[in-house]
Amino acid sequence: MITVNGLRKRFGATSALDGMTFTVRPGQVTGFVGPNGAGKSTTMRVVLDLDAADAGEALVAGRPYRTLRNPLRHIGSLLDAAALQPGRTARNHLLWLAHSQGLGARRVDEVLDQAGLLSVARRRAGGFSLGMRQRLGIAAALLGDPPALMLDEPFNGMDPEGIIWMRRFLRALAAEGRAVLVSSHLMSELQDTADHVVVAGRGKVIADASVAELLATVSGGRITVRSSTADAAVVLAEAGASVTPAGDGTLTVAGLPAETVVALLNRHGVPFSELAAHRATLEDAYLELTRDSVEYRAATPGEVR
Ligand SMILES: Nc1ncnc2c1ncn2[C@@H]1O[C@H](COP(=O)(O)OP(=O)(O)OP(=O)(O)O)[C@@H](O)[C@H]1O
Repeated sequence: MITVNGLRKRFGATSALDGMTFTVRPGQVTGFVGPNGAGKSTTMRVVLDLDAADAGEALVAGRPYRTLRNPLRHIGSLLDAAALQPGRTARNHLLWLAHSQGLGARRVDEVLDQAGLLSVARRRAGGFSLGMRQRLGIAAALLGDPPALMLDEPFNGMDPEGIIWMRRFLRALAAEGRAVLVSSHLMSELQDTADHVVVAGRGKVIADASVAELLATVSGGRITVRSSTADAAVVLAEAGASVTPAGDGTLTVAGLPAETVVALLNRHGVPFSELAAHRATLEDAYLELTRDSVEYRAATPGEVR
């Protein structure tokens, strides 16, 4: 279990953390998302005692990281996949890390296998693609067989096949009972992967909920209607619904139950070819939650701000 409680951290005039508080529970993949500068990396660095917080505490298995005797056995982390000696082979990189923690070569070969790197184990890591470096970083994080894992943007630089592999791998690690924290810019990467999501904005948590809860909140009973005539929007709006054109002849309708929408359209003889409950994606949930927390946003042409 990883717990962060009331973390505050300033870098000069910048407030990087402003009361960051959440818990990463065993047996779950917890997604940690938020716009650039939300404080995700700083939080992870504080957990690993690489940065000191001005206030608050971060605990791994109930203890501050610096008090753990063999930290790799308690928490594995991947913060920067590029941080390795380019001249070392993948296996030697891991042997060096394992040695520093009193772990043997057998464990190194196990994690190389788990991360799908056995065939390139004797190649220099400097020649690895970013995706392969991510795998090597994961292998390193697993060396001590830790009950908690913390991975900063592990999907970065991965090709579609790598992303599928990573999703399955993270799910399997959680299924083994580990607490897995995974940061990402892209909520969509976490769909079908995370059980729980912590959304950060401006140094604090703005949502902390199960994926099912988040999706239910955002779906909010909306209905998608596809109709070839403009009458559908008129009829439904007159009945008190809020109607938003979603392009391609579809309307997003809120404020009326699906049965009423069907009855109204039938009564007015308005043809429709599709009517479905609107299924929000994690990306929708994320955009709605972070609308006010984005530090830098490009203006959309024609948008009035
Ligand atoms: N060493 C540092 N010196 C000065 N400012 C920093 C430092 N590290 C982080 N910051 C600032 O703290 C804020 C939080 O940064 P952080 O990297 O934790 O955010 P993040 O959510 O990980 O963002 P990203 O998704 O871009 O990686 C940002 O405004 C950043 O510029």
